[in-house]
Amino acid sequence: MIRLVDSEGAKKLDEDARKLGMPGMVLMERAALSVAEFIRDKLLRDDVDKKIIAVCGSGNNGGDGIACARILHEWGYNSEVIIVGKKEKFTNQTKLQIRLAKNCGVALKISNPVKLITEKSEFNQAIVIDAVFGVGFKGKLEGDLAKFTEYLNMFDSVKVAVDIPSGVNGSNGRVEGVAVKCDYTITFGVNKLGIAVYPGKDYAGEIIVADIGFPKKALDMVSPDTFTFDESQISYYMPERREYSNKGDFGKILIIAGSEEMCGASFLSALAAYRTGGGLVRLFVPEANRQSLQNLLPEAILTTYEDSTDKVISKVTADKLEKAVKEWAAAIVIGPGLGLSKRSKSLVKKVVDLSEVRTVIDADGLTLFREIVEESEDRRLDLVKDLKKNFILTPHIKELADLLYMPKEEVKENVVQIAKELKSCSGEIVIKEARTLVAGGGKCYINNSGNSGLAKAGSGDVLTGILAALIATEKQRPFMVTPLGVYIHGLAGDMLKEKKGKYGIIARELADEVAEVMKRYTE
Ligand SMILES: NC(=O)C1=CN([C@@H]2O[C@H](COP(=O)(O)OP(=O)(O)OC[C@H]3O[C@@H](n4cnc5c(N)ncnc54)[C@H](OP(=O)(O)O)[C@@H]3O)[C@@H](O)[C@H]2O)[C@@H](O)CC1
Ligand SMILES: [K+]
Repeated sequence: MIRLVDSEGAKKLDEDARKLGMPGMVLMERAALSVAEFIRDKLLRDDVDKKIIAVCGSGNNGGDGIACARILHEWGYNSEVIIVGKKEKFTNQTKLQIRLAKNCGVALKISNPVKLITEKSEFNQAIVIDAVFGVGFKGKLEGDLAKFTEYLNMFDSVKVAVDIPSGVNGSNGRVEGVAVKCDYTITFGVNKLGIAVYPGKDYAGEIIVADIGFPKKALDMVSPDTFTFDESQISYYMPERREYSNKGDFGKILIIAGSEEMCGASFLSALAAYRTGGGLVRLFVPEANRQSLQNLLPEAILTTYEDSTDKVISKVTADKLEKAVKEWAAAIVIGPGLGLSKRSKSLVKKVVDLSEVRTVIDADGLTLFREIVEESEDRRLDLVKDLKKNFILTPHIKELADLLYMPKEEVKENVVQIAKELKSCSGEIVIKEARTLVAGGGKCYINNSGNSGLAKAGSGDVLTGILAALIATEKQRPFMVTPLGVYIHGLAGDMLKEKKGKYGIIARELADEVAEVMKRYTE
């Protein structure tokens, strides 16, 4: 697990470190040193003539930038400092850094940002250290600083952000005005939430988390409820597959999906479940889908029904479904391609009422689930209150907006905050976005894999199959299953992008690629 902090968390970390006796200046010096070392080793090497311009604000982020320029100067590099922050806002540490830099002979000037534009300085040839704002930034970059930032972004000079790119909100990744578009971000101690999600992530470039000597005791106090993980950690969370096992040990997965017009959804979900390691998949589908599914995936067991779409399911169908849900399944998927018919609604209702195993509710299943709750005695769905512990909802933004009775734009704008609020729900919500989030069980996970090639028909169906197979096979660490599934889905997309490019990814191949992910990270 890689923990993520918001701006308040970063400030608390600072306070906790100070309470333990760690002087702020020591942390600042180490922060600056980590940026200077990165620039020296990665960007400069022996190039002592290359111009390095640290653009600094009044706060401690600016102090870091000044110290970094001083360290590079002391090593013999060609660095200078331009302070664009207001004098009256200089922090004590920043004042000390200014004094020290001047005494060490660093070229340092305090300038009006707009004046810099008219001066046509050497930004184009330089390495720019962006130390205007860090986690103390709130709201929007405006006025002269906004104009200057736009000007800076026009140059293709290499830009290195100190802690976070200036103009990005460290807590939610929002850029309300402009922000510095960086190539690298050296962030301190713990990765920041604001650069784990878009659009902030786009401004950060490559992110390096530098150890600047925060005491372990202070780091341990950083809230562990918001996290991500990366490729180096997923082997640890992968389910075990003992040699002396049979197909029943790897879980029986029941997929209730598809309709007469759409049999692909159930196929993709089932294929992904098998590619993830699921032992046995039963598809509960309309009789009309039988022939196609038998040809597409003979490995699946089929249970079919012949009820018409305009009526609730017959007793025969209801009994078959009850048996499969209560006596057979270790994990259930319901919803993909199901359609919004009366028949589908009665299928969803039956599953919602009866299921006691973990159940992934997706796509049409979510719309019908909402209608079912609306028609129930509670009338209005309160996700936090009403979600059964074993339910995993997988909405995209529009579906989540419908579930929460909120405008879509509002949900999109505030998705990180909403995920944090939903973390107290007893089931789990997978919010499918450019950076998918998982909220539930007191935790909020932000996914770090995947690319825009996954925004394609059938991609969500594949995710349901991956999740169901992991649920059915993993008994050791159930709380990590959903984040792991989301990560695997994105990683399969990333590996497929290498082969096909992000335009050409199709869901069938994505499901197949999951096998490659499982192979690579379990052997
Ligand atoms: N955490 C740690 O342990 C360590 C932290 N360190 C470093 O400290 C950084 C945090 O420093 P910080 O708290 O001084 O805040 P910072 O980001 O410099 O900005 C504050 C200034 O911005 C201003 N301002 C805000 N919004 C604005 C707007 N929209 N438009 C215009 N102005 C705006 C604000 O003005 P005010 O709101 O006060 O009016 C104030 O002047 C952190 O990111 C890291 O780099 C390291 O040294 C190592 C240890
Ligand atoms: K910055």
